[in-house]
Amino acid sequence: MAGQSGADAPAIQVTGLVKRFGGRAVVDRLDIAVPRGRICGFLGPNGSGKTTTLRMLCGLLEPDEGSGTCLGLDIRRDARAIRRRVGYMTQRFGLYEDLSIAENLDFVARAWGLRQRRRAVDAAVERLGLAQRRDQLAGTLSGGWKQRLALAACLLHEPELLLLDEPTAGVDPQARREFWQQLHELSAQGLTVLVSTHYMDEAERCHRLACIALGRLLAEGTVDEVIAQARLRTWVLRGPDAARAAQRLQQEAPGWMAVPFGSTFHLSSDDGDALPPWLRAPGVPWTVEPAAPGLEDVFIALTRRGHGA
Ligand SMILES: Nc1ncnc2c1ncn2[C@@H]1O[C@H](COP(=O)(O)OP(=O)(O)OP(=O)(O)O)[C@@H](O)[C@H]1O
Repeated sequence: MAGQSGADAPAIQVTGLVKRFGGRAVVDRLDIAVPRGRICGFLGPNGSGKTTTLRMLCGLLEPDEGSGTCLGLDIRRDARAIRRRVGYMTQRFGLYEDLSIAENLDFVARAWGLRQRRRAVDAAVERLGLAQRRDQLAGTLSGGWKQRLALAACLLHEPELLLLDEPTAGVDPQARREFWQQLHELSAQGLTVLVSTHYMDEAERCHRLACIALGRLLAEGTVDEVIAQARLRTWVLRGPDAARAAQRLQQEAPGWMAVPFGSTFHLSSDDGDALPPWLRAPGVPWTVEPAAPGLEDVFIALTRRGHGA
């Protein structure tokens, strides 16, 4: 692409990506661009095509249609070269529970055919703060340390791009926070990260987001841009009878979403509908006040729109 070669070129730039399974397009004309050195969050409900997309981007799955580049290499022609420059962390990463951290890393280094294995393992152990546990069996590590080991394994061959598929699923909040700190340090060192997640707090830590449903791109940009693009108007419903009011609203006006947040509900409508008058009638045992929509409100609304609800 003119003016976008070398270091200026996006780490990922693909257009019109399609993958069909059994005649059904699970990735459907998807465009994705991720600038170098940034962390891009990949959001979408279960089964929306995130894993399939990640696998096409790192050369493990051939797209049925579409074209583009990953690290400046053609995703169709150069799949093999791409695989060597990308670190891919699958949802169920394979660790050998009866091997120590260092032994697991050594095993991966062998699989990559790295020449200076010992040095690569030491560097990965150091980089991820695993030194004190290097001889601990992987099977005895907590979920957070296992994720860290998996990340270290992804980094052994010094990739320029990390594709992470729900790396923190089932990990406690403290370990997730540390994991994200680590990702930001890696991005500050120049690594590009595309990471799928279902956690909104993690999405908010990303430089950019791409939201998909049914394999199609629904929104992309910074968190603020994605929220603004959705043009969602949100109200907070609270009070002792809030649950009853939320239920009635959804029965009478299905265009409205009423999403529980603790003891309150966030109400929003896709169509910019006015609130039904009964919700704000004098004397009702609840209150309704305007609020700024959060990423979670927007994500739920986008997903509904994506599914044609
Ligand atoms: N090899 C395959 N053969 C047939 N169908 C598949 C295959 N791989 C994925 N699918 C289907 O494609 C759709 C998208 O799956 P994918 O795993 O890409 O979604 P996802 O967004 O990563 O979901 P999750 O958040 O649950 O991990 C799903 O309906 C899935 O069942």
